[in-house]
Amino acid sequence: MKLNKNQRKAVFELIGSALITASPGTGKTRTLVARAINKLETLPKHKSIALITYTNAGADEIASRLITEKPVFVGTIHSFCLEYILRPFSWLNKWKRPKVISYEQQEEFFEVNEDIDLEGNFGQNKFDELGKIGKNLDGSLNSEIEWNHSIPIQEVALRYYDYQTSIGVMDFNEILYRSYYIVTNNSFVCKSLSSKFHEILVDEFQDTNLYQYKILKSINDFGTCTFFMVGDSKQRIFSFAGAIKKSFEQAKIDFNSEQLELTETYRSTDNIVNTYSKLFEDHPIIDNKSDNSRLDIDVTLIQTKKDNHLEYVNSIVNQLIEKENIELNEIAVLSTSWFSAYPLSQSLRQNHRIVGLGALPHKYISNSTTSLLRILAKHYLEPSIRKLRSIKRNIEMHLLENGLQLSEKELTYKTNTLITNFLLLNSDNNIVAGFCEIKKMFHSVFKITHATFDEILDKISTEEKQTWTIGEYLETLAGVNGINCNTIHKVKGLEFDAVILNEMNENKIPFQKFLGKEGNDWIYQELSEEDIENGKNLFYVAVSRAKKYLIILHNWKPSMFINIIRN
Ligand SMILES: Nc1ncnc2c1ncn2[C@@H]1O[C@H](COP(=O)(O)OP(=O)(O)OP(=O)(O)O)[C@@H](O)[C@H]1O
Repeated sequence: MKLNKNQRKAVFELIGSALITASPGTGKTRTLVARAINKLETLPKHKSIALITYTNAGADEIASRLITEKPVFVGTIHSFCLEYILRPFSWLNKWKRPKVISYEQQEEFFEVNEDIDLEGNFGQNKFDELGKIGKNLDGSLNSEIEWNHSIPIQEVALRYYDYQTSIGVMDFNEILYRSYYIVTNNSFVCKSLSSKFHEILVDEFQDTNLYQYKILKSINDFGTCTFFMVGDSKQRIFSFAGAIKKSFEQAKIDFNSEQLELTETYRSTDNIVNTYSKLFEDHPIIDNKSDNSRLDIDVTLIQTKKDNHLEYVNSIVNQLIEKENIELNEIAVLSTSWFSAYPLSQSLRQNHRIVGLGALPHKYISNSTTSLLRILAKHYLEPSIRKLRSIKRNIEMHLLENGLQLSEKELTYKTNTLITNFLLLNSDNNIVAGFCEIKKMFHSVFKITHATFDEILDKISTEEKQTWTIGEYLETLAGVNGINCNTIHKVKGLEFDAVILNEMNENKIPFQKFLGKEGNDWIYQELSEEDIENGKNLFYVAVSRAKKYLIILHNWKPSMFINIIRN
């Protein structure tokens, strides 16, 4: 793997804990993977390393780059906590074996609580909204979260926790809270983790939340394990999910870590780099080493009208494909929220293959079953040894979430059976027939019924896309060969030849809560400095995904950030 001077220094020369801070496209993830490979090559006996990513997709991407027989954990902080803290140590508090709330159980929560009309209030975003329910360090419910609904978060949270207790499951917040509780009350747990891991590497460190931070710090305080944390504080976009401010400043002291800045970027044209640099007065000067740097393509700012907006985006997409020869999977159309992204994805999918939000007949089913299905789909379309590790990791997560326990031998057997059967699917089969086959396959391997498949089948048979073949469905699910129409949050860490930013309007970025109408005036909540900072970070992430073409659209008054980059 090619590395520049500072990347090499980060990989080979920093001995203790390290913080790698850098702007977009400077190779943070590449450096993290190189460091992991290097650590694995020189791994002391009986030690392991852990690579903590922000999303399951990030974990799959990294796991597929690490081909090794050595002991390594790659996954989100939630999987890490389940595997190394909750599963082995829940007994300390007489807690039952951890079981994660499933999609079906969350759906059921909405059904049994229909009196507070969660669906009506939250629309398709309801699962994200539930994810905002968190706890303070003392275990009390956190009601300070940005919550744009008429029902108080406290009320929904209490019902949600009661519901979880009644069926003996926990959500992602509770996984972190309970893990925090265990590590802070039992120093021997921290000692055992610290001696197990030679190094813990953390990607996207800017979005670390308080519990995650405290868990890692507790491990750090009790042993010799080192930490390698990479991120960019300007790309902190999950503050609504508890990402803490100043995590880098704090970690420098708490983890006694050396800080190194990567200054060479490899992604975008000079025009794009200059555009995102303008957003921050204190933006570091970066040395653009990208092959695209000298491409003379202007960043485009366009105002469309509400009634021709969808048509306009379609015409830009057609132009990029037909005139500029950009491949479908090198195009991203990004919005600030699901509400903006969804109508656009429905419009674009009339003419093109779309991946990402809203592309599938079932719009929003996200759990370990669909994650496993997604990685199997990727392997089906492009089988490779590199994906086997990810598939195994997903199966482990799947078993963990479903409260099943298997020996290593059984796990290997089940992994092989599932993969072999999956590769035999006939891609020309109709989607419903294909799905029934997959459902049967999962049942025979795991011996449990997956309600997710019934849910998906139900959605498929009522939606217009029932004419798809299973092959087309798997391509869309795997996110290949399609335009990525998504929210900005979902494409964190990715890059595309062409990026179209949709509805970069005042009120949308930074987001301003709508309070109501007074006469002809629409009244919005005033913006705090924090709202502006969050919006700016989101805009920065969006703009910096583009390699060659950047088209920024607004169909109302422009966002304040458009005015900044225009000047
Ligand atoms: N030393 C290098 N030589 C050539 N290309 C590089 C080098 N380092 C990184 N790249 C390329 O630069 C691009 C960005 O790398 P990567 O995704 O690791 O950056 P990042 O800093 O994690 O980005 P972001 O902040 O957006 O998450 C990738 O296409 C990667 O292959």
